Amino acid sequence: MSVHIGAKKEDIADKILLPGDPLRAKYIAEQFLDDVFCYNEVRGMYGYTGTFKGKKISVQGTGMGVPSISIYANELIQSYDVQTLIRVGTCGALQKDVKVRDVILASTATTDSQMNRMVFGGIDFAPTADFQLLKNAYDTGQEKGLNLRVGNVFTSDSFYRDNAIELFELLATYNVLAVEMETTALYTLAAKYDRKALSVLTVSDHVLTGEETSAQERQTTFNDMIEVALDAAIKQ
Ligand SMILES: O=P(O)(O)O[C@H]1O[C@H](CO)[C@@H](O)[C@H]1O
Ligand SMILES: O=c1cc[nH]c(=O)[nH]1
Repeated sequence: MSVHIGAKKEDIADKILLPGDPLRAKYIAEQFLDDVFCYNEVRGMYGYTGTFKGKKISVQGTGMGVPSISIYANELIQSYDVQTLIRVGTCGALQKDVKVRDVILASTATTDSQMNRMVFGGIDFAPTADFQLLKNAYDTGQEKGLNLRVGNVFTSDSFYRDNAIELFELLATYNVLAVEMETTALYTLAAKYDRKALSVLTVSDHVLTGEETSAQERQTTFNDMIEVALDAAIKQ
């Protein structure tokens, strides 16, 4: 057991999917995995282990934001020795040609989080995805005929902010594709502990145009993202 995860060490696979929403973890476990059991209910942050195409894999909710995913990633790495961590999240598009329902592979993450500044002092560390995982996910997306985008995302400490449009337009100028709230922390911790990490993100809304997906459309697109992430994980 760790502080926030009530599992035995052998209960968690060395490959894990990390949705922000614990109910997305439940959905993934029930819809995509075989021989599933729930290993964590602490704080309602569900965690499950099962098999996908015969390979053992886990899925764990992380909550929202850098502090929350940092707790789960730290414990999964240090207490459970997880090697491959793939975030399966939602994001808001910042570019006109990034559409709702698109799936984004985050190659890196820009951030306003103070976490890395506290660690690195005056240096701005550049968090990056694991190349092989990114390639696996991209290849899977191509095979499925998906409109995958690869690039920089903005990991924000705020979902609501006063100067949102000005900041988002500036970031869009610098070719940042989308905004979400966790990737920089996941990639930085993976670098620290020599683990493999990737964020696969579904565009749930467009922050500049206000376009949104319907509940049914989100479900279908989530399935594309989940299949890409599961296939990338087991190709490792
Ligand atoms: O859908 P998830 O994975 O939670 O990701 C996005 O949704 C939450 C905000 O609504 C933030 O966690 C953001 O990163
Ligand atoms: O606009 C959005 C959508 C999803 N997640 C975010 O953090 N922002």
